[in-house]
Amino acid sequence: MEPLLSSRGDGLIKAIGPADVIRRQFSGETFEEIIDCSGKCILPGLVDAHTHPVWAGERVHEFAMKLAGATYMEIHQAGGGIHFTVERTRQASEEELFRSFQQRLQCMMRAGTTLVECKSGYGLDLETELKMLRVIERARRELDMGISTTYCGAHSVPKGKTATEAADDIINNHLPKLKELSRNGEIHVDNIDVFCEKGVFDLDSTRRILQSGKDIGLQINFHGDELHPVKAAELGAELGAQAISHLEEVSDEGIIAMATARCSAVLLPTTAYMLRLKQPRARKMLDEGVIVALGSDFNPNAYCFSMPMVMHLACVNMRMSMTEALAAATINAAYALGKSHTHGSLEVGKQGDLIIINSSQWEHLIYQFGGHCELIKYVIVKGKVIYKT
Ligand SMILES: N=CN[C@@H](CCC(=O)O)C(=O)O
Ligand SMILES: [Zn+2]
Repeated sequence: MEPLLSSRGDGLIKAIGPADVIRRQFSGETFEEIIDCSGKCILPGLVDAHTHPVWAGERVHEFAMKLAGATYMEIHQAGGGIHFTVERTRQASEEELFRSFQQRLQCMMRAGTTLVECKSGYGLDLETELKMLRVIERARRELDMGISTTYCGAHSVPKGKTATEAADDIINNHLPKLKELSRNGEIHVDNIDVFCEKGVFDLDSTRRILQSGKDIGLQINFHGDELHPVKAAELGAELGAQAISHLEEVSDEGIIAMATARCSAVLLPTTAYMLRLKQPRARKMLDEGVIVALGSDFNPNAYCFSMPMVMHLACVNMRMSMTEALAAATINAAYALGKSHTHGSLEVGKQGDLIIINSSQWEHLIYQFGGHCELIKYVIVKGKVIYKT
C-alpha cells in the first residue's frame, strides 16, 4: 500500500492503495516529490498529547536530588520544582522563550511528532501566562508542526496566594482576558488544564476553574490522580473532560466513569519512570474500554522529546502491546486533543501527516529503544517534507 498525497496544496491524503493502482490513477498528474518507500514503512505522524515545552529554568540539579531520594512533592513544597521554573520563566524575554521552544519542537519533530499539545503554566500570573501563550501562538503560525494549545495557569498555586485565591484570579481575570484575545484573533487556545493534586488545587478549586474554562469554549484536559488518589477521574468524567493525564492513582470507579464518559486517559510513562511512581494501570483501563493515549510530558522534570521511547516504556512498564502503544501515540492521542477526525491515522481526506521509517517492520520504531534517530527517514506534515535524513 502506498499513500499518495494531494497535489492540490490542501495537505490532505488524496488516495491510499497499491502502488501500481495509484500510479495508474494519477498518471496524468505532476508531483513536487515522489518518494520510493520500497523496504520502508509509512506510519501516521506521532501525536504527543501532553507537553510543557515553553520555559526557562532547567532543573538538572533537582534530578540529582531526586536520585538521592528527594520526592517530587518535597522539592515542590520547599519552593523548587515548578516554582523554580516559574521564577526563571517570568524573567525570560518572549524572544528567548520562543527560540528555546522552537529548538524543542525541532527535537520532537525529528523523533516523529507531527502534532503536539503545548501547555502554558510556568507564569501563573496573567502577564507571564499570556507571554507563554503568545509564544505558542507564534509557533502555531510560523512553524510547520501541528500544535494544540493549553492554558495551564493553574499548574501550581503561586507563592503568596491560597488555592482559592488563585482559582478566583484565574476565573475573574485570566479567563476573561483569554476570551477577549481569542475573540480578537490574537491567540487561539484549545484546552484548559489544572494540576489537581493534594497540596496543589483541590477538587473544589479544580471544578470551578475547569467549568469556567468550559464555559468560554475550552476543552477540559487536566492533570489528575498523579501522586494521590483524589477522585480527579470521577470529576473529569462528570464535567465532560476530553482527557485526563497521569492517573497513576486512579480508582476503579474513576476508570469506569472515564470509559462511560468517553474521556481519554493520557498516560505519561516518562514521569512514572523518572519519579519511580507506581505505573498507571493501563491494562485495566484498556480492558474497561478507556481510550488510552500517550504523551511525553516533556518538562524540566521529565526531559524527554521522544514518542518512540515513550511507546517503548509504555510497552515494558505498563504492559501495553506495541499495537496498543502505536494507537495510543497516534489516533487516541489525536482524540485526547479533539482532533481524531482530522489527525492520527492514514485515511483519505485526513491531514497528510506521516513518517517514513527505514524498516519494513513498523515495530522497529518501538523495539529499538533510542533508535528513532537512525530509523526515521522522513517527517511529513500536511503533505510537505519537513525533515529528511
Ligand atoms: N505534574 C505536574 N506537571 C508536570 C510537571 C511539571 C514540572 O515539574 O515542571 C507533569 O505533568 O509531570
Ligand atoms: Zn504535565
